[in-house]
Amino acid sequence: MSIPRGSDSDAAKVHQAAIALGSNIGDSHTIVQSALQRLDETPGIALNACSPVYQTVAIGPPQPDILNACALLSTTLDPPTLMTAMLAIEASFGRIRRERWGPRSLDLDLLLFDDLILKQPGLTIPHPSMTQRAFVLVPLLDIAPDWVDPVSGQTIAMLAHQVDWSGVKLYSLENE
Ligand SMILES: Nc1ncnc2c1ncn2[C@@H]1O[C@H](COP(=O)(O)OP(=O)(O)OP(=O)(O)O)[C@@H](O)[C@H]1O
Ligand SMILES: Nc1nc2c(c(=O)[nH]1)N=C(CO)CN2
Repeated sequence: MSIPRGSDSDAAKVHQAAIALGSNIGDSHTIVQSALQRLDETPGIALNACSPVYQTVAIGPPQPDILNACALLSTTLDPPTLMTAMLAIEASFGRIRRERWGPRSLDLDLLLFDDLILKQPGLTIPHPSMTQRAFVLVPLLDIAPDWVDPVSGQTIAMLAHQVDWSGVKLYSLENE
């Protein structure tokens, strides 16, 4: 938890955000857990909930399965500042972008931020592909079934039951 408490008069507004994590290069399970810890240690961000980790068939060029999870944050940061903090954490885990949707050491997507709809260079909220992606909606369903997507007006539970779950299974460390 890294949100400082102040008096009511100087309290910054606390927002709720949902994020997605993905990794399929390196020790992906450790990378996902470490990234969550790094987010929680970031000033202005507190980690409130994490989904289980799922092993998912990669959508995109042929590559190993991806470990995906979602998390809920409280934050006093504004959306661009939160996104910048997330990109810095991605970079610190060695993220290199070579091909679209290619293998990644760590991908962090900002899915939802309160009930905000935002489209600006470098940042679209809600994440534009969120509602079609079982690898996002299945873990998000575990921690935020009642959150309403402000674009479609549908809850995560409703959206999750409209996508194909076949490429998504719970990850077990015992499979390693
Ligand atoms: N809501 C968002 N979450 C994450 N990145 C976003 C978002 N909106 C815009 N972006 C921008 O998109 C870029 C992310 O590109 P990246 O290569 O990670 O795409 P991707 O996550 O692999 O693919 P996709 O965007 O389809 O999930 C970042 O530079 C970021 O500025
Ligand atoms: N299974 C899976 N497929 C993907 C993922 C992802 O996180 N998991 N991310 C993508 C774009 O970043 C494209 N395809």
